[in-house]
Amino acid sequence: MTPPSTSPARAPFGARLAAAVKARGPLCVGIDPHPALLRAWDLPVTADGLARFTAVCLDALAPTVAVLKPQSAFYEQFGSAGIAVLERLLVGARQAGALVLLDAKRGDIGSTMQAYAAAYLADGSPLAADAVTVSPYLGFGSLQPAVDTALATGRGVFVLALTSNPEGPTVQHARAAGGRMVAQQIADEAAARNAGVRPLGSVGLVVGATVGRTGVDLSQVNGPLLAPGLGAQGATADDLRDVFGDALTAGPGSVLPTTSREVLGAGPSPLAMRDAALRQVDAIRAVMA
Ligand SMILES: O=c1ccn([C@@H]2O[C@H](COP(=O)(O)O)[C@@H](O)[C@H]2O)c(=O)[nH]1
Repeated sequence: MTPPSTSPARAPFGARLAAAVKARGPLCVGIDPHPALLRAWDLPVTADGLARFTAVCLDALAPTVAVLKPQSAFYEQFGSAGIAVLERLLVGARQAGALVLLDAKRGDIGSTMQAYAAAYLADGSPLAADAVTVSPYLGFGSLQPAVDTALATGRGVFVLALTSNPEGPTVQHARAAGGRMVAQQIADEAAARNAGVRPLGSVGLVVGATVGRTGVDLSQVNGPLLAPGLGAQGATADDLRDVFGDALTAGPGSVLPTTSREVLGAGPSPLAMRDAALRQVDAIRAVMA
């Protein structure tokens, strides 16, 4: 079998994200087809229901928002039929001009990471997205194959740093050898890979909108900071000020707030979903001004 190629067919992800946010606003909408949402939309909890849910999300959001973030788990739970729906989402979003960040949180030893990179970040792969979330729990260096493939193909990675869940600090606030917080080490590793890149590097971090003031210095990252936690997890646009400070005004794409249920819960009316997304964009723009 010929492995997917890694030719640099597009501009770097950081530049494409900055342009998308400038054109469409600073919001990523997560597509998380929870079974409860399928039921609320009067859809069956089957691969067919998943396909219909995804089609409505695409229709409502892909022409409007900068980035869509499908949560891989909700597609994987339907097996190959669910993965086929995810593949179609990737094609549909691209056609409508939205970037796709696949939330798969992959992380493994380097040799296996190479295969994940081929799956999610290489040209020609049916599951290739514009960027993918990755976990640094096996050491930041284990992610290098994903970073290399992303940079070679104009794609990006978002590395978990300060996650939005309440359990995150037990690991992420721990002090590593030398006294730096684990999350600070991750931020510094991302900064090293983004150094000097304009307008924005392609190695992003996940920093929850819920985390408050952690003392982690994000000022040198020079890559996009994905901020989950708005809406269902309790954070509001105002919370972004405490978490990100000056990074909020560092330029388009520097902070990318994301929300899923807050927008999806307005469905199944495409108009209502679009309005919910635009309300979020307005609220976020107000704190970034
Ligand atoms: O730290 C993290 C990293 C990822 N997520 C994911 O984002 C969405 C959040 O959904 P909401 O409905 O807006 O709560 C979900 O897919 C998570 O897996 C996160 O929440 N926190």
